[in-house]
Amino acid sequence: MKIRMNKKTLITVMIILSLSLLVGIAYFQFMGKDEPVVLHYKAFMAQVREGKVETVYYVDDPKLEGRLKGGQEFITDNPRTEGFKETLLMHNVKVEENSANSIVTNIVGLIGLVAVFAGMAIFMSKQSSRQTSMEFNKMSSIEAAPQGDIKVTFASVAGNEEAKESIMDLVDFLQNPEKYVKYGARIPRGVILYGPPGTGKTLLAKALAGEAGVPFYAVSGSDFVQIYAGLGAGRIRSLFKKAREHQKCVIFIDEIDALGKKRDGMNGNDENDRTLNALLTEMSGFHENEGIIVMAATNRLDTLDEALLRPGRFDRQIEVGLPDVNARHQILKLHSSKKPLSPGIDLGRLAHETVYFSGAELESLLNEAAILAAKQNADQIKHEHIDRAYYTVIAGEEKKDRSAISQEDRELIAYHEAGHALITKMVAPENRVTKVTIIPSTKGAGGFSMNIAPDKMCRSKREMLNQIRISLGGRAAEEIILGEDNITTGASNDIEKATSTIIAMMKRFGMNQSTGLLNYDVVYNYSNGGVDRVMLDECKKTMDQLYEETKSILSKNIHLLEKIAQTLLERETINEDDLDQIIDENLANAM
Ligand SMILES: Nc1ncnc2c1ncn2[C@@H]1O[C@H](COP(=O)(O)OP(=O)(O)OP(=O)(O)O)[C@@H](O)[C@H]1O
Ligand SMILES: [Zn+2]
Repeated sequence: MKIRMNKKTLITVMIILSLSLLVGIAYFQFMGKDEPVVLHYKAFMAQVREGKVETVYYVDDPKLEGRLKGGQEFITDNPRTEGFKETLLMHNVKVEENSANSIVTNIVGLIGLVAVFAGMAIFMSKQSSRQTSMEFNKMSSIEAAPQGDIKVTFASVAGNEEAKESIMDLVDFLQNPEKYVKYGARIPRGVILYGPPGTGKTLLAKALAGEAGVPFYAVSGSDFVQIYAGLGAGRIRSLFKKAREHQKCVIFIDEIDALGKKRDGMNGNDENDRTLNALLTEMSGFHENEGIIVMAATNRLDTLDEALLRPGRFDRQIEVGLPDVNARHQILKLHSSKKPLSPGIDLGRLAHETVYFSGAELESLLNEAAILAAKQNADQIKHEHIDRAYYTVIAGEEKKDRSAISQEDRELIAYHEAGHALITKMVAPENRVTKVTIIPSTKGAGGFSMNIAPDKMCRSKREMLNQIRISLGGRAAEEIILGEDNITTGASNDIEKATSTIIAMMKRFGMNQSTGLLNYDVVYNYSNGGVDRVMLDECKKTMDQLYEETKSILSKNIHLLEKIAQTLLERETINEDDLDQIIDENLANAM
């Protein structure tokens, strides 16, 4: 029998055949293997250590892809640390640098898909083609739908008092922008929350929307990092367009560093720049009284492009630090309120035992404990569950030095910070010491003592000398308590600050008799050096003298130094009132 086909049917059959082929290829590209699983970085590192990771496609993107030994593909966060590749290699992981797999095959797959879609659009009837194009649109603009009705309020955030206070102001801005406009005040547009992971930055942003009763749009900087040119900028524009439809709202951009990394020319990425520029343009395009606040979060403020931090952009920066013992207690209380805890569990004590835990880790501690209790069908969450959960949380941690901070180091830091604080109170009572803490700051210092000099146009010589004494207070306390041989590197920043002050006093301000009323930058310009030695000797002499004075002040008040340090070890953070109280009580006792 002869099959008769006319031209039209032939073309149709050909098209169907080639389409099925393309669909087939696309199918194997995307579905043939399992969907990649998203591994959290901690879980990923655990797999590496256990030798379960076969290959990692090493790229300079925020996300990394790879394959486990069983063939399962995964995606994880790229730490972009220096020794990362070596760590992988040491654990017998195959590291492929060009990521031929991920990018090229994705492009091939994508072209295939686009061809399929295009073919289908031509081929198929009108209504089905409309549907495909809808799918297509969805693919290219995955932006945040507003999360209406945010239930998170400040009551859901424990600790973080300072951050909460700053954000409280913003609630009023959002609720009554007219009020501020009436006074000609510029409403803040952008706020950056910065601090270690898991300290509640997302939570605080949600609380702002929740308290103000406005919609909350959340996106992540890493969502914008992609290979399709121009899409990132487009997404930003449509995000803001949508946001503007509401009179007031909060836009939250997590991991802003993925977009707004410092541009150093070397590893500039046009696509990122375009997205970042779109963001900056949108932000400067707000009207004064538009009640839109853009909040962004980052773990590292210092890696951000300065363009982001200029006035009118993200000009408010709020630190969200690790919780101190009090805050930890509150966070534990909050997250255990709906869990059947055995009455034998003392959360106050647990707070003491969880130094350097973030809020997220505390939450996970209680959650792990609850899971263990449930597995055993125990009637309550008991000590042994918490104990075991404690090790799960700690062991799951990357080895940060934090859990390794010894009691010895804590004591050292406590005396060092107590030294700064006490000297401030003794020599410059007009300064405010708002906070003294032995919790490490995000900038890598062991602890810090916040010391704010009154705001003045000009500084006197006495004030500058006092500032140097305050800087030297940390090292002086170390030497008095531990002896000269046990002083540490912890004072390096302090010494740097003291040195630049003293040099400025001589070089620019004419505040030293021997070096006189000369500006030494000008002198050096004319004389090609030659006076260095005099300057150096004079600096050293003054510094030595100030250091001796500082030590003598601390030695005379050593009982106060002890008391402040002990209180710090106990409470980790003290504020000005606590400090004043300690000093008043002990001075009274001494009399
Ligand atoms: N101060 C806190 N009070 C109560 N819960 C907290 C606090 N900090 C963190 N948590 C808990 O940890 C979880 C994670 O916090 P969140 O996502 O806000 O941290 P983050 O700072 O945004 O972290 P990342 O930098 O990793 O994005 C919260 O959902 C909450 O359960
Ligand atoms: Zn110091």
